[in-house]
Amino acid sequence: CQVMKSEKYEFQKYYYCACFTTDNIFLDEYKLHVRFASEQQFRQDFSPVLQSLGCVTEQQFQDVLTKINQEVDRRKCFGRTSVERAAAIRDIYQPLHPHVYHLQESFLAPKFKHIAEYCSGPNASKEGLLELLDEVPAPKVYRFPVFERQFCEELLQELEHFEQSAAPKGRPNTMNHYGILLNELHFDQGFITPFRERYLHPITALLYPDWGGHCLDTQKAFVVKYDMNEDLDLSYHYDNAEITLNVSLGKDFTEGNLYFGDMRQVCLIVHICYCSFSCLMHYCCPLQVPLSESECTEVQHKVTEGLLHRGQHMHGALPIASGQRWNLIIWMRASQVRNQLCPMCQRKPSLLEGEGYADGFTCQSDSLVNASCSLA
Ligand SMILES: O=C(O)CCC(=O)C(=O)O
Ligand SMILES: [Fe+2]
Repeated sequence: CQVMKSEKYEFQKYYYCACFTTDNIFLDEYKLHVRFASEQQFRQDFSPVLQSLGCVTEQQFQDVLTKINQEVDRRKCFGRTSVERAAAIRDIYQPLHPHVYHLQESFLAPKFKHIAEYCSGPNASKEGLLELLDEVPAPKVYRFPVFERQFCEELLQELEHFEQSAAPKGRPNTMNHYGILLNELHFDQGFITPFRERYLHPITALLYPDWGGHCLDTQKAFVVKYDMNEDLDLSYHYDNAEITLNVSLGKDFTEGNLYFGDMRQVCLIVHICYCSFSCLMHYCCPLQVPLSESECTEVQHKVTEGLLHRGQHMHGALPIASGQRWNLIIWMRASQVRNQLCPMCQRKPSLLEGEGYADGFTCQSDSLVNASCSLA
């Protein structure tokens, strides 16, 4: 192949799945994820469950529709507004600690470097790796030290400085109102991408070969923040990721552990379309069937440590009881896996062009064009 890896990334295009504007819309007040393709479909699928959660009057239902419309509009403009925010941040924001944007070995816990080195070595095996990791009560969830404490403190100082600045902020998702999208703050190129490629990929390749851990190629990285006067917890959910790394960065807080349930299961509800007398087409609508939170396993999470888990492993964060809790979340994506089945809608993805890594889908015909360009 004539193309160097770093050059290839420059012209690799990444995509969203069209379900980004219809699926997994989180209704805060009912703690419910919904799908909204049309009002008719939405009423049919979600009226009963919304009623059981206390949405009983037509006015309450209309308020829900207004919130959904706002969220859909936000998502439709997300690509453009995200690029605008990233450009404004580059123009107006002066970092407090410019060095934290460039990954250095000194940021990393010695044990983490040892684990990554072991996994990159010629004799690495899953069994050997498991002996180096802490045991966690939930299946296929792994814990290990990641950063040095001083780095966590400096990163948080940088993020607080950014939070207090006039620069625009993109929030990671509708469930967390105070997080920060790290790609907009230009953390990907110098930090998160090399961190994934050099350190995380050798580990995930051994631990999750069946879940794309051996072919991760992009990520979405962000921080989430919990405070007594802001968000306290995070509802039960799955991630838009093949594999997720969640690192506790601080500060001082009590409670706020993670909990894990089952792998996500999808129940296909069959509907019949009545658009005309002759149509009667069947179509399926996937709804998630979560294990109840009480059946979940709580997992302790200490500052500087990371938890690695499958994106489709359902989880949430318990409320903090005091202090402030910040976590670095890296949703790692494997285009080879998600191109087959979108992890959010569980359908063959319907591609929408995006900016940067978008949601990590790729298009096969692009690869053919790239290959012929590189040979020309
Ligand atoms: O707060 C946490 O530790 C969990 C965050 C999380 O699961 C997410 O953002 O996807
Ligand atoms: Fe998550």
